[in-house]
Amino acid sequence: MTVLDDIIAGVREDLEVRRSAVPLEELKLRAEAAPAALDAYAALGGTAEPRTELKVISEVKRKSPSKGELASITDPAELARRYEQGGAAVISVLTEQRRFNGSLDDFDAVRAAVEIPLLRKDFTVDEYQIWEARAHGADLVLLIVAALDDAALRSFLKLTESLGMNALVETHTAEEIERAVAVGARIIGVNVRNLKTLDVDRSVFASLVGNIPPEAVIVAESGVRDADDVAHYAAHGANAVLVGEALVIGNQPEQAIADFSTAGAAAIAERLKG
Ligand SMILES: O=P(O)(O)OC[C@@H](O)[C@@H](O)c1c[nH]c2ccccc12
Repeated sequence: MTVLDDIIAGVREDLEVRRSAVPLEELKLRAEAAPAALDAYAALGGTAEPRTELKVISEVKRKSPSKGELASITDPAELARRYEQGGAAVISVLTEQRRFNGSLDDFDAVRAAVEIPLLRKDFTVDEYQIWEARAHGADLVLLIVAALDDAALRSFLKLTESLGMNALVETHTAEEIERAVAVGARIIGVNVRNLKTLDVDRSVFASLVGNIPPEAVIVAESGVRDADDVAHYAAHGANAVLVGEALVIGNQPEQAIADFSTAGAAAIAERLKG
């Protein structure tokens, strides 16, 4: 059993508890009553021609299976406000409980505090979670290709888009990118952390990015320690980076986001020249 399998088993159990508390029919009513989703594809620069900016997706992340406790984050809304003020394009809120110590309560607190698009970051394995994301005001959901077969990936993406949201479709291999492209993913993430082993290998991004078509927004996920790492991803074609640990362990997230944006834009300018 891989780490991913183990996490998903827990996610399914927790999901059944919520499903018995709030049936899908009730959730659908809540989703219909929620304000319309914001355009995360545009917020990530997808419509810009050329894409000259490096967008930062800033993550509210307390804990992870690879690193254990990262930060207590007693006030996720306050952290999210700092991310927004620092210039984050999107905020990611982990809602997985067992391994990441996240929750939908965290998500709600952040939703009430900021106006930029929000990613409900969880291991999506059931349509219920997509309705739930929308009911809580999410603009984006995470679809991890390694966790889904083609039929599920296709139907989850379709449902997500039919609810006005976007999906960040996460990949880690050339084959997963091919599957993401085949179902029509418009925002494709390359996670340099292998979710089956938790190993981080930053070189994975540069080796795989060439497989992603130019219409897709390309997100480099994980392993950003500093502005140099952002410049590296941007130089190889990232339009956005997803950053958790570096922002939650530092005490100047606004400054870090500004530095990442500047370093990324400079690397993109170089790439567009050459
Ligand atoms: O903390 P980091 O190394 O900056 O990584 C952030 C993000 O990429 C990572 O949290 C992540 C990427 N994909 C995921 C899927 C599930 C849970 C977490 C993740």
